[in-house]
Amino acid sequence: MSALANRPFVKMNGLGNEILVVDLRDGAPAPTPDETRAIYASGLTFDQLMTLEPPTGDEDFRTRILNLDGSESGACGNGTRCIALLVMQETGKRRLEIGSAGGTLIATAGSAPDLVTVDMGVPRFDWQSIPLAHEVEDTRAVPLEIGPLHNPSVANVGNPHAIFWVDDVEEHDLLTLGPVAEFDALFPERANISLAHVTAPDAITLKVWERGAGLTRACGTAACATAVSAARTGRTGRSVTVTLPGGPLHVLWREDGHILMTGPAETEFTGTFDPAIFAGTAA
Ligand SMILES: N[C@@H](CCC[C@H](N)C(=O)O)C(=O)O
Repeated sequence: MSALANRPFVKMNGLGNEILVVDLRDGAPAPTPDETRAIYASGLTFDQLMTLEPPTGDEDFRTRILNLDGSESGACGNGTRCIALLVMQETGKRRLEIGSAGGTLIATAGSAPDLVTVDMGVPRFDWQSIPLAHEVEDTRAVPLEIGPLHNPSVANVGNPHAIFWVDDVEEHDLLTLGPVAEFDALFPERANISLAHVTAPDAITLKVWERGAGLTRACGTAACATAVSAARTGRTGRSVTVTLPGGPLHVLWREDGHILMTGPAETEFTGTFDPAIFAGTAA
């Protein structure tokens, strides 16, 4: 029987980005790709499933990020705020160090009870780190055309992002263009695809097609990748409000290179996994 059978979960969201949290700090095994897809197929839907796992060093705990298609990511901004808020509420701590595949993330309680700031680390822009399939001259505008979209900026903020600059995020059909770009041969590990409209030197409107999850109400890492790419290309300053379908996130790209993302997180409901979900899955 799956170790997840009868295990409690917490359903949360960060600006409508749906996060299912599973506490595995007792050392229980993480969901397999098959189990992750089975949970989603059961009707308990989410964009990402995030685990709480035992720390390996000085960190408070570790996390693993699983997209709804079972693939794993190195970073999830909205989900990190969710799990941080959950553990802050449990422990009373106002600062947490969270180990992840993309590095250690520092989460700090914000000025309102639902607000969390996460230090998302330092972005990478070299083509090998995105990663891209081959060298390009300038990662601020790479030679790629997807229908009417062209020359995206690319960045890695723990996961790969391509940002297409547009005049109106509603003008293009991201549902059709997103998966074509996600699977383009330029991106050997696929990519999260954004449409970004810079509306002021400190404001961006953003719509995101997420790798492994599709269209979401918000993507924290896309907001970070877009903000740093906008600043890097002279479109904005280093402090911006990024407005997604689910609401606004504040992103500050500090002079020392670190990205600070601030936004809300909320708990929706709790439950336990029905063992029937896992019948026939490879545990
Ligand atoms: N929703 C997330 C990003 C989740 C991971 C992404 N889909 C990937 O595969 O890299 C966020 O808020 O950052």
